[in-house]
Amino acid sequence: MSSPRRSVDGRPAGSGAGAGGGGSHPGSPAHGSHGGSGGSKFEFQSLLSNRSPGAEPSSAWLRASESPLHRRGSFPLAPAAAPQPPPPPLPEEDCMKLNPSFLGIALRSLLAIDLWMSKRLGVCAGEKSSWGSARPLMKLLEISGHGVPWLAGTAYCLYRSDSWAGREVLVNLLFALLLDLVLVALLKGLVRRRRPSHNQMDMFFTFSVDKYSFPSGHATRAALVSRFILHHLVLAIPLRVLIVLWAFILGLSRVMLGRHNVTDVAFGFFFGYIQYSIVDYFWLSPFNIPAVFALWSHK
Ligand SMILES: CC(C)=CCC/C(C)=C/COP(=O)(O)O
Repeated sequence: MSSPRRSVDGRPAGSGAGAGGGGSHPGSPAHGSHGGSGGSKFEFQSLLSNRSPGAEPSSAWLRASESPLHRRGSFPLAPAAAPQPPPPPLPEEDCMKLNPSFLGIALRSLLAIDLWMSKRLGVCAGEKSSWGSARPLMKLLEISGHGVPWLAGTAYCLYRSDSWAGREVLVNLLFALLLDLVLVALLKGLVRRRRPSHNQMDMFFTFSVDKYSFPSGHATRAALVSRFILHHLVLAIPLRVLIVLWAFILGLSRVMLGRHNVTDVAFGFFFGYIQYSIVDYFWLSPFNIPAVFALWSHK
């Protein structure tokens, strides 16, 4: 997905002297290329330039470290070599970089579980998948949470609305849907997480950022719209339950279709939920944006 990180000396970060690579430890020449320890870096380069052609850098270092120059006092026939002072201890934050942190391990494990679960749950990813016959139903669900029907439906209802209260709610729903489109596109463009490899990109009406999967736009919309409806429409309990179920099944269907990993959908739900709070905070009304509502005053 991303190009390998490189250490200061231009080699991949995981190899040899790079961060987290085997054998590197504070105070070693390899470690010296981090953290501005100029003396250590010089030592590393001189070791490389002294080694015989074809020799491994690590073996060069081992031999050099066992050389008389490094075993001070053990080789009396080398008086010209002045004793080297030990390299100064590295700052603690540099040492931390080389040790895989608990957070790093936890994140990598979460991602591994995420990929494994998403692959296993992607049972409708293709016609020949184990639940391939349910794919048309999943695609119907996909359309129920797509941006186009929601935007078009809201705009149409707004156009037909004949009450001020209704218009106020619909203007805000339209604002919420547009805000969601923009924020999701920004996040997708920023994170650039590829969709799962088993996904077939046969989705109806997409933007270019929709080749990325984090976060799921359907999940953000499902959470946003259902929270919006539950707050602003007076509905019987069974209908309220149905709306929550729709949002949940829509999210699940994204993973089953192979469109998303589980974390894309989980974060999508969270992000959609937060988006509603933003919309509620900036609630548009004839009092704070009279210009928008004046559009209907001629009716
Ligand atoms: C064209 C419009 C108005 C919206 C695009 C809707 C869309 C295709 C979102 C992608 O959703 P996922 O991120 O869940 O796949």
